[in-house]
Amino acid sequence: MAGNKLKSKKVEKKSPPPPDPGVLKPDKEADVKMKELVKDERTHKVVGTILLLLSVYLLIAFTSYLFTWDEDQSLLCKACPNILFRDDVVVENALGRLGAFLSNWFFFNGFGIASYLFCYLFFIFGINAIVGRRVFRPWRNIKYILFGLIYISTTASFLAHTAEFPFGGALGDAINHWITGFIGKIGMALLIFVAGFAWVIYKFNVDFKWPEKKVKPPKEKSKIVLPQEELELNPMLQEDDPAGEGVVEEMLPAKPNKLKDNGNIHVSFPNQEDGFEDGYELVEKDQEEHHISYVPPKSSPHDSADADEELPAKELAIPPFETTPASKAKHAVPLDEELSLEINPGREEAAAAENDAVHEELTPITTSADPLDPYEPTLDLRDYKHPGIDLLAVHGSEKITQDTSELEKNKNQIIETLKNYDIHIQKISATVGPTVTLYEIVPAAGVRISKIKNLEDDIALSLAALGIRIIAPIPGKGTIGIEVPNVKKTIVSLRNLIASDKFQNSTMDLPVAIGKKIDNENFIADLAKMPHLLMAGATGQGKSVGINTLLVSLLYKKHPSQLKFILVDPKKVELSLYKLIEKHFLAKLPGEEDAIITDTKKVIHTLNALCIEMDLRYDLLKEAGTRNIREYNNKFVQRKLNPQKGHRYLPFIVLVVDEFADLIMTAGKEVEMPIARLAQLARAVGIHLIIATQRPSVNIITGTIKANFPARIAFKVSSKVDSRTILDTGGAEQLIGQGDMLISYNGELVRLQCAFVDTPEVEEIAEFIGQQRGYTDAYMLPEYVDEKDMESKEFALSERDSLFEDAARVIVQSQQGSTSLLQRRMKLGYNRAGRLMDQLEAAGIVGPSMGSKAREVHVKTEADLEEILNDLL
Ligand SMILES: Nc1ncnc2c1ncn2[C@@H]1O[C@H](COP(=O)(O)OP(=O)(O)OP(=O)(O)O)[C@@H](O)[C@H]1O
Repeated sequence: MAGNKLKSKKVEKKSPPPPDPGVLKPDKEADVKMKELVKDERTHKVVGTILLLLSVYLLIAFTSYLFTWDEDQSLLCKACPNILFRDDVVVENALGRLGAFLSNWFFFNGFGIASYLFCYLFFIFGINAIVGRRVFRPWRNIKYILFGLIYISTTASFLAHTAEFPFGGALGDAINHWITGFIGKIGMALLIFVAGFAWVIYKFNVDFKWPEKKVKPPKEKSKIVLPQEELELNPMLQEDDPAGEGVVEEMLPAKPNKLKDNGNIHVSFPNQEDGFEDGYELVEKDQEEHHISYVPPKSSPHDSADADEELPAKELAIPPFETTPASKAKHAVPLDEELSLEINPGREEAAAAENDAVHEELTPITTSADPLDPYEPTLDLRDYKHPGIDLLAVHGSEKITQDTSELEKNKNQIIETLKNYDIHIQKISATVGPTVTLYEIVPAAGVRISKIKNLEDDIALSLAALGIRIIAPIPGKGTIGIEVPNVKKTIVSLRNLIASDKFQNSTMDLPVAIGKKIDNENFIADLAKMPHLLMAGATGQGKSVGINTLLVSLLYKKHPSQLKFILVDPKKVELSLYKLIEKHFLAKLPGEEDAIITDTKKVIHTLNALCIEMDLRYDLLKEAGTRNIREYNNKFVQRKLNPQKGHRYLPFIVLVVDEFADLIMTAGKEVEMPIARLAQLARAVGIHLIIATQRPSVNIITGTIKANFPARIAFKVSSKVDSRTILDTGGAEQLIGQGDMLISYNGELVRLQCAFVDTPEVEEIAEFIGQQRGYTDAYMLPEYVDEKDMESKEFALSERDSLFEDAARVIVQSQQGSTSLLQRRMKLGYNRAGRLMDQLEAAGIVGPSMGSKAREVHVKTEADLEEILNDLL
């Protein structure tokens, strides 16, 4: 009990005295209210308005003082300091006694005419407070105002020391008096001059250039990249950038520039890859001043993967390109000249080479009786002509237009927004692309990248722009990218991509011109290396155009003997245009009327037939001892493979499915399984898939499908979840539509503007190809018979095929129970070979089907077989 007492006493002692609500609460509330009041936006606006009023009041009072100072000053002296409260004193100042008093105080007792700077001071603070953000930079302006007060008042006092009017005010007079006494009048004059000059240098970073010998730039590069005017304007460019790379960051450090770290902007308008425009840049020396100067545009950069396609330097040394009016170019000139018109600035040589290349492909190789001559697959259609570039149109103006004021505005807003969150940046540069501008930021040391990433929404809000995307950091660059959509977008015409050297000189198996990167580099990839492509995007965002772009690129590059398409179009209208090229470029099931597949049942059959084609091709590759279609075709062309043994030249097959979701909904696994199988295995035998869908949900793009489609394209999708499904990351929901896309390829995510090709152009191209002599029919896929149908049939031995015995001998001799072997050796369709195999199984010659493996052969010798056959008779 005693212990308890003690305890309770202790507790009592320790516990704080009961709060006195009467005393504490009101204080806290007052504190909170005060804070709220200070933070309140309305308070800021009221304070801002008062400051603006004060600024205007002082301006009027000061100006009035200039005319009335004489009369008022004498009154002020007499009545001073009580003039403010003396009703009997009548002053001349337009703003009464207060105006006269303040003006006198500022001018006479203070700073003379420099007092006007106070009007400016109140004005900028007033505006900042009303607008709610730092329209004017307070500290920078305070610095200028302080300097101005001292400099202007001193200078005015020095220059007008005999005048009665207080030009320099008490401050100016005092400084002037002291310095003049110290260094004399001449010294004072020099000091004023030097100080003024120093300020001008500091503010405008005046460039003192001693006329110097022009260094002759390397001929080739300068001709392409530097406009002549700019060379004369700024010879430094030649020295800083002899390689013509147009990298501003490399040029600027040559001039020490203190302000450079203070939010400079470098804007480069990268070259339109094929030379339709020269790039230029805007270099800001200070946040308030900038100048625009031309910089050399990048000379057609190439993907590392395509480095081998880079033109030799000689070809680059060609005079600048002249842009030809698109309409003229389109109709007035035939193919060859036309190509030369559209190709990279001053690349006539390259163009000539390119046209030669085109000719090479077109010129039939003379038929030779010598069987040792390499086989030429294009000979079947030796007169086939590739579509000309004139069938493609130029859409809109090819010039990338970007308002410098828009760039400035965005830059300032980015800097401001980041600054509001205490993120300081060292440098900001902008690259203007066809759809978006990439602002690249180098943050100040110690700024965490995740912090910027987290501000994505705030920056988007402050820029009031849709489609903003933050890349933190830009891989391999160590900078942070902010992509902001351009107010004015540029359409990227497929024509320019097709005409580019990169495409024309490409040695890729299946080159596809997809679009332009943000730096205007053409994005041309090899579908054969992708090796399959998954495309998704909400309706109306550019999927169909994207598919047409891919198909048309391939049609421009390939001969009908080298490529076949299988087109699956559940929507029935998107791909119907390609019907015209059925006998040249399409593949279909035997006995089918329409080569464009619209019916789900037929899709299943076609996919399975394609799987059989794949298996057959693998058999051929195996027999030829080759690992892929390239090696196989090379061997075949060199006549090392015997056509009598079933060998043939294998064209690439590209399966295109427009609207995959629809197929999965109606056929589910029956479609998913063959697609997954093809995606896993078909690459080596030259079968590639392009699958598009509007609905990139997980039940459509399943794990199995996704795992086998490493290359993925996302147009704008409706949600982040969809973006994740297709790209494994967000971002596609922030695209701006109309062909704006993200491509995930080779482990990189790249934003592109998809090349645009319109339906009438596709129609013209299809007509151009369709009207030429083609094969007698479309490319025939192997026959496919539904296994379920096969199983239900019972073969009576009496109904044996007439080739039964021959088939049995082939199987026993080779000891391989393979249907495709029967097909090849006996030149049979899949159906008949399959039926024969079933009959052989029923006769006990081979075992049951083992999926993709060959059946077991039960009869080991020909003698045994003959015995069995005799028994069967
Ligand atoms: N690359 C592009 N450049 C410019 N505009 C484009 C581009 N791609 C698409 N567009 C514009 O967007 C419109 C819709 O494009 P498209 O028909 O390809 O959409 P979609 O995604 O296939 O729609 P849906 O799924 O309904 O068929 C086009 O008519 C065109 O005006």
